[in-house]
Formats: sequence, structure tokens, C-alpha cells
Amino acid sequence: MIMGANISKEFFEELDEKQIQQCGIDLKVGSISKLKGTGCIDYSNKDRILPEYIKIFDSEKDEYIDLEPGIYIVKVADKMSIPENMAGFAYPRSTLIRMGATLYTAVHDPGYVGFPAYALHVINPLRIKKYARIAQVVFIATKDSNGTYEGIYKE
Ligand SMILES: O=c1ccn([C@H]2C[C@H](O)[C@@H](COP(=O)(O)OP(=O)(O)OP(=O)(O)O)O2)c(=O)[nH]1
Repeated sequence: MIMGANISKEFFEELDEKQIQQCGIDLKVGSISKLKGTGCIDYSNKDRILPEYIKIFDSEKDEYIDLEPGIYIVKVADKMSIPENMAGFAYPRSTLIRMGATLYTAVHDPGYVGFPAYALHVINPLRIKKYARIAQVVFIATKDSNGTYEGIYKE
């Protein structure tokens, strides 16, 4: 069952009323980075290499950024703490899609605490203003989870 926003709003430290949707929470842009260099993904994570992130926008100090078509990494400004019996799934806002851009997102694990990062695919040139609401995350109850999140993407 998807949690209503009256439950999932409790998974965040600070939220504005505008972010609280019906069954999800809108997430704001924190920073935007370009990618530089080659990543490496393997089976064991022993040889995992993330490309360099070059920050080009920070909602704390910049008003807006005009993005050309390409791939960027967006770090969201909202910290979530997912209970151990829930998982989160983030989607692009429909408004973003209607502008010719989208997000690529993965599973948010039970027990994850932090500010997620998503890939932003800009297809049509796009202006992003500070703290723009860009994604919506929904939470679903899990049954018999195998522990809680213990990976490297904390904070
Ligand atoms: O699009 C997403 C989806 C999830 N997360 C956060 C929450 C999630 O719990 C965590 C780890 O995601 P995942 O389990 O996919 O990471 P991994 O690639 O398997 O690496 P690790 O096992 O080291 O965590 O990253 C993101 O930042 N972006």
C-alpha cells in the first residue's frame, strides 16, 4: 500500500505545505552537478568508481540555472529518514516531463537516511530556479525486508 502524505511527511525534518501532496512528498533541488570522467561498476563494488561531480548550481546561493540538453546529477535539498518497514520510489514531477526533461531514479531502501541524488536528463533547454520542486517520492510498506540500508550513500 502507498502511504498517504500524512504518514510520509513524518519521514522528513522540514517540509513546506506545498511539498505535501496526496500520497507523496515533492522534493526540492539542492545542487546540480555535471559529470566528468569515466565511471566503473562491477559485481563486488571493489572496483566501483564514480565520475567526478562538478557542481554548477547550488540552491543555497544561486537564483537559477539555464541547462542545455544533457545529463546532470541533482542532489535533493530534503533529507529523508525511511523507516525500516518502508521503501521509497521517486518520480519526476509531471511539470518537469511536460518541459522535455526527466529524472532517472532507483529504489530508496528501508532505513536509508540522507539526501538522494538523481540523474536529470534535459532534452529541451530548461531553466531551474532555486529550490524548484522537481520530484515526488512515494513510500510503500515492505514485508519481510532483509535488514536496513548499509551502503555508502549516506547524507
Ligand atoms: O535514485 C535514487 C534512489 C535511491 N537513492 C539513495 C537511497 C538508497 O537507499 C541509496 C542506495 O541506493 P542503492 O541501493 O541503489 O545503491 P547501490 O548502487 O546498490 O550502492 P550501495 O549498495 O553501496 O548502497 O541511495 C538515491 O540517492 N537515488
